[in-house]
Amino acid sequence: MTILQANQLTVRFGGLVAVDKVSFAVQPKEIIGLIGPNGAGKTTLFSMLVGLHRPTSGHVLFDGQHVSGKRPHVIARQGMTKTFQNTALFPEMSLLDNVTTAGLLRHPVREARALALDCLDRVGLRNIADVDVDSLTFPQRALGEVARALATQPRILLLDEVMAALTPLEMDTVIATLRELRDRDGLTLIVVEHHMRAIMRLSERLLVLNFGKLIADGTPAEVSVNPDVVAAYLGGEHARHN
Ligand SMILES: Nc1ncnc2c1ncn2[C@@H]1O[C@H](COP(=O)(O)OP(=O)(O)OP(=O)(O)O)[C@@H](O)[C@H]1O
Repeated sequence: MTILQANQLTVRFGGLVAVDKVSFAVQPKEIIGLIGPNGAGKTTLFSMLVGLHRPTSGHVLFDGQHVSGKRPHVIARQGMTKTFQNTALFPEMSLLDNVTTAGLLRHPVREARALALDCLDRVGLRNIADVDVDSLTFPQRALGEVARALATQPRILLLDEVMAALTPLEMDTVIATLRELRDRDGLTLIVVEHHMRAIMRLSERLLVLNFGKLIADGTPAEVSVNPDVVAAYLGGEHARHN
């Protein structure tokens, strides 16, 4: 059964169509990469899925229910959460306190704390639960961000560039953890990431946006030879060099 369905989603900011009639369906336990050049509409699409933006037109079905127009905490309680583009953990709080705050979405403090410890365990950070976020390494912050999102107990997790600051080796650790969350816990993942190596390793399917439009939907092997995708990325390179 389809867990998430986007139908003809469109977002306009004044005269700019940031997301343009985008439709796709997601099956449970898929790992999907959402890619596209800068400004293609990836973050706007994510924000719309989790209720931070209302679509100008089109709609989103989560578990067969309409969620477009619902508030983010309502959609999060239904089971879909997004991380934020720049690691946004509270720096002067411990990792455990950060993750506990997300657990408060569904639970009182004591249960939220126990849940937070479990989420930290699932990403391999339980042994540093009491460390302040200030003192964490970049990969620990990335996994802390994942743990905080897990504390809302999602069935679909949208990850917005959590690996941005990582080396290839560090990315491999995060990728292994994300795969485990899918394999062991049945989580469905949609991932925005600029590092092609990471996205190709992690994703089983890629959605490609360009100027707000969905220009490809297929396996990484299919998408990497799709002429529209190649042209979109070469166009981006061209723009950057000129
Ligand atoms: N709140 C807003 N108001 C007006 N325009 C916006 C707003 N948010 C995004 N945009 C514009 O919408 C387009 C899509 O932006 P978006 O951030 O979704 O792209 P992106 O693919 O996530 O880009 P990047 O890879 O650089 O993060 C861009 O042209 C951007 O300038």
